[in-house]
Amino acid sequence: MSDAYIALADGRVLEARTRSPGRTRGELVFTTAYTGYEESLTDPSYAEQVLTFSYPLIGNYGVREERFESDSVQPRAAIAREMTDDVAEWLESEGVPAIDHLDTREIVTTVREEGAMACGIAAGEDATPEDAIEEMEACEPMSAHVDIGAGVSVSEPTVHEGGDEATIALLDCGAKGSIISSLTERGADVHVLPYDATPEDVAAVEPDVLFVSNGPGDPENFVAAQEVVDAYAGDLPMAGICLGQQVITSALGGSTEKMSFGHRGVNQPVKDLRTDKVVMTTQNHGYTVADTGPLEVTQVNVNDDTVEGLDSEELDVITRQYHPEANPGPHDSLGFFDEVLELAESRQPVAAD
Ligand SMILES: NC(=O)CC[C@H](N)C(=O)O
Repeated sequence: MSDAYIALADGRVLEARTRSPGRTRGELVFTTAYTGYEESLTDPSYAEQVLTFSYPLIGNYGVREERFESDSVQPRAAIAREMTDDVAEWLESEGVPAIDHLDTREIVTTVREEGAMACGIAAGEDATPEDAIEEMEACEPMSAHVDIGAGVSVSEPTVHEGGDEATIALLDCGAKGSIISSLTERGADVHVLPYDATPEDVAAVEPDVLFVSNGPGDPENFVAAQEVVDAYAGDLPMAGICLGQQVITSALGGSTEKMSFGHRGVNQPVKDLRTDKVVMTTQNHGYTVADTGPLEVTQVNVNDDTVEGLDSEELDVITRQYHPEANPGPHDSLGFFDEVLELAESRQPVAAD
């Protein structure tokens, strides 16, 4: 029995089964990851999006908090061909609508051909197709969420102790927990700062490295983070992952652009141009670097040639578009965090300009 509806911006309304009731809207995206549903559903980079799993069965190994990347479910809703009770109950307890028993291939091929699009969901006993359409029509584009960082960042500085190998100031634009633990496991103290921290807040930490995290939405809306990068360019080594790469590039004079449907999955091939080696990577992004500014491209996506890694020896910057922390995903690129620790060596903290 259909008691749920999803309205797509192209005019279609699909019927489905309610797994967690409610009405919501967001940018419709898909991930091709066949594992790691707990990590994806708690990845803050999915804020304001509706996540479709292309893999047909979601939830077959339960739900365990140890695998969460943040302390709440982040997408506005979840869609699967078949979702287990464990996942459905978890999403319902978090108040996040979920639907299954629909043709997720149709959603994936639609998004692949027409691009990420607005959608509306109405699920539960009294839900109607009109409710879903109303939600979809009220859905704003990602770029309209100008303060999206506020909902996913810490509100006060927080310290994660790892040791005296390095002191890292991490601008939390919606950081995945395993990015922080990948740094503490290597002996770094990580000072997690709010997404709107000032250059003075960063100076107070006396960091060896400034790290800009992943995060949701349009990187051009992370104005404060760009100002911090601008203030320390050339004075403090910098690293970034995903939104972090985008924010650093824009702040240094480059630019970003929205992709059609982005990269979301755990088997994106990335080639290192210095070694000619290809590794498999985990990805979750809808924007990409368009103009690299002063940074040199070190890695590219084998499928579509988009920028995957940037570097500047002069400015002491290394960034990745993909997710080296690999939760979920292949561990091929964990070495990125060793490179971040190397950046910290022999650096002395400096004051803000
Ligand atoms: N995982 C991320 O940091 C995503 C970055 C950005 N929000 C994008 O979609 O491109």
